[in-house]
Amino acid sequence: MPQPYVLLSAAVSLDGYLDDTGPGRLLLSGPADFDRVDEVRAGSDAILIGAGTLRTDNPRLLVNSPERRAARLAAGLPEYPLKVTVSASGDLDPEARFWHTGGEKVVYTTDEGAKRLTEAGIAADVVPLGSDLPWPAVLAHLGDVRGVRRLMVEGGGRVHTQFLQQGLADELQLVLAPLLVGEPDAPRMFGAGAYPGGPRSRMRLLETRPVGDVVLMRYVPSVPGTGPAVSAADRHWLDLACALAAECPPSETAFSVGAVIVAADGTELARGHSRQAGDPVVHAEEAALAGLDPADPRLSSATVYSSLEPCARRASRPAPCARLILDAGVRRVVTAWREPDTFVEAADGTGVLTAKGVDVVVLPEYEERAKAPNGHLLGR
Ligand SMILES: NC(=O)C1=CN([C@@H]2O[C@H](COP(=O)(O)OP(=O)(O)OC[C@H]3O[C@@H](n4cnc5c(N)ncnc54)[C@H](OP(=O)(O)O)[C@@H]3O)[C@@H](O)[C@H]2O)C=CC1
Ligand SMILES: Nc1c(N[C@@H]2O[C@H](COP(=O)(O)O)[C@@H](O)[C@H]2O)[nH]c(=O)[nH]c1=O
Repeated sequence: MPQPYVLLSAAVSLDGYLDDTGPGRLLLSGPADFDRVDEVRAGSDAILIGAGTLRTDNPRLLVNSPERRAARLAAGLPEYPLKVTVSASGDLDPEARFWHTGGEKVVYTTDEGAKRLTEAGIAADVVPLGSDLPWPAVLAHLGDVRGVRRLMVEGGGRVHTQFLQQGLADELQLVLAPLLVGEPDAPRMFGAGAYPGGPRSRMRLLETRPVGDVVLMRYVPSVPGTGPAVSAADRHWLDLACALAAECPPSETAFSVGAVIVAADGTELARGHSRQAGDPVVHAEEAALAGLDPADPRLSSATVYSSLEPCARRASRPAPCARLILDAGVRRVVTAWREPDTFVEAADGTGVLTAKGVDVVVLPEYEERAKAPNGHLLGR
């Protein structure tokens, strides 16, 4: 099963705080924004919070709108998304509202934490994951065992920080509220530590939207994974490559393919698609590489995203794309779809690249999207 799409959601003050130090939680969102959050919840399979937020806020984490709950039921979904929390210590109050409202609940914990939670009689599925709690194991369990496709993470700061630092967040929905907390001990949105690509890396802005007196900002991470390790940004860039494939002029004799080249800091260097700019035979990777200076020092640490694996042989031009990629010094390729024998036999561009030590990562969950503009060539 593919990993869930991870959406981080939070409201933050102008000075970067999630809450104040006083009793009770600070409402940073206004009524219109809480309604927007309710809509995002209703569109999620699961909502996750850290144990710190559970202890401090004592939240219910419900879908409050009866219409949205009815729509979920009509769509064959449970009335409420699964509620998820994470606690290494297992030090959670069995009387907290989290356990006694809404639908199903699951708590990921350590072996020690599981003993404590079971003894306390916690009303939830308690899942021990060993001596510590690696997030990839939590996400894999949510995807494989719980069938979660879309996970909304509603804090707090320590949980958000780990998701971003580990390259596991697909999207950040951050609301900026027009107030100042001014308390140095109040919880901050993001903690210290290394973030992918370092401070010079910029996320990609998807949207800004005023919601009452707050502003919603939607960002996606941009920094590619390293070697065979996949980051959430890899999925976004491959998704863009697939979108570019859909823009190709149609052909009966060649595939429609999209490609993007991204530097190690997440900067988009070039993009291309098949038959770009009226060239009837140009390939996507070839078109993208042609837009760059071959001596560009960023190429050696860049990633090429291509909806179809780079070609190993071709009739129309002397050098296949796998060769062009090797010549450019690129060491990492992410693709959605291994090339079928439709136009050339044994079109194993992946083999050509890996034989020279290039990491080729295939993300099969994008295969259908890569094939979509090529249905007429695949007998569909
Ligand atoms: N404005 C907003 O939108 C939001 C604000 N908030 C605010 O944030 C504050 C809480 O944030 P914060 O204190 O950072 O707490 P978190 O909610 O991030 O929870 C941290 C706790 O989660 C558990 N945990 C986190 N990561 C791991 C891991 N990798 N392995 C095991 N356990 C883990 C630990 O629990 P344990 O200690 O049990 O081991 C840890 O103490 C509150 O003041 C709340 O009001 C929260 C959400 C949204
Ligand atoms: N304070 C704050 C948020 N806090 C989040 O909302 C949770 C409580 O939800 P509920 O159980 O429905 O009351 C809380 O635990 C935390 O995750 N969210 C936001 O969008 N904006 C805000 O200003």
